[in-house]
Amino acid sequence: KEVQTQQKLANVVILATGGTIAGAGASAANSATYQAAKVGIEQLIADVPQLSQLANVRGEQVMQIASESITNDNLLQLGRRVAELADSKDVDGIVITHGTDTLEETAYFLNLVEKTDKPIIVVGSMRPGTAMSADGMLNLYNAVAVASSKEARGKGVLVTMNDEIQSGRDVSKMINIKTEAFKSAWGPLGMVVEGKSYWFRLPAKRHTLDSEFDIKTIKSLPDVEIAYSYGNVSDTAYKALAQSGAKAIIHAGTGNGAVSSRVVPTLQALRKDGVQIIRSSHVNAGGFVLRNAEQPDDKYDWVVAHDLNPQKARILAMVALTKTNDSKELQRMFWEY
Ligand SMILES: NC(=O)C[C@H](N)C(=O)O
Repeated sequence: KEVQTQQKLANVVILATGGTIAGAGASAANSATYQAAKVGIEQLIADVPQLSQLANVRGEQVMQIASESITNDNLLQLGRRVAELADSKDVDGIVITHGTDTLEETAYFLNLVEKTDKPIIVVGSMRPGTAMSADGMLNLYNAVAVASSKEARGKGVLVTMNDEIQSGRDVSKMINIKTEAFKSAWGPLGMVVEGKSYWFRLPAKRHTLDSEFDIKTIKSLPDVEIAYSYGNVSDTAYKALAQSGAKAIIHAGTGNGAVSSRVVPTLQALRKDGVQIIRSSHVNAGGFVLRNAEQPDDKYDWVVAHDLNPQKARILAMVALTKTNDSKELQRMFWEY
């Protein structure tokens, strides 16, 4: 009977990359003071024995780093491993444990480039496993629950934090000290409670199987940088980034992605030199940048990031630039993804 139950369970691979979910502090009272990326995947799995009731779980340590230090090479390495596993007949779902600082970037990247309808869940925690009320165990349990469910197929890359199922495209780390850190301007897709998922809505943007991007054809990612805007901003950062070789600059603008009058001439000149200028907004609860609102994008040949925050706009710009350097094509991609 036990053998029969085992066969019915989905096969889920957990790819571990580090972060606070693998963090350790000096005492149980250290919820914010600790070292990230210390605990290995075998220990993380052993800490949640209930995982074996959800799926046949095995782990792989892909890297062991705090996510603020993730590089484009790390993204490509992880993306390629995810694709190999997704192609494997004996893998039904993939979970990626990840630091929360750049979790939204990795989740969006995978959402764009993985050609599979198998569930891919990115998960982290806000407190290390050594802390009182650590959130990593439940977040991981929920991730494996969603990864092993048939209903999660074809919904793009997902994030399970704080009992919510979020779209990897929309979700963002909104606060750094609470366990309810991850929010989306457009709301979660569902909830996961006691190992069961409850769905309420679907992603509308192109992703995974419906995406024109494929990790298998991406050799490297171009240099795309972000410049932050504020009162009294100068053009120093924009010029320096272009000089260091940025193919595109994400303008992390105020409000509607507005550009200071001191910066406009520099961005016009950089565009003439071939640098793509992409206007986004750094407002906290979710930006919404429209073409020719605030600035004449048609005239200047700039692109708008629409609702993508600056760090997500960087991800899409890098992936898009592997296919085209045509600003109209880039704008199409920013509407569709
Ligand atoms: N909560 C966390 O995971 C934060 C950590 N700095 C990381 O991103 O790896």
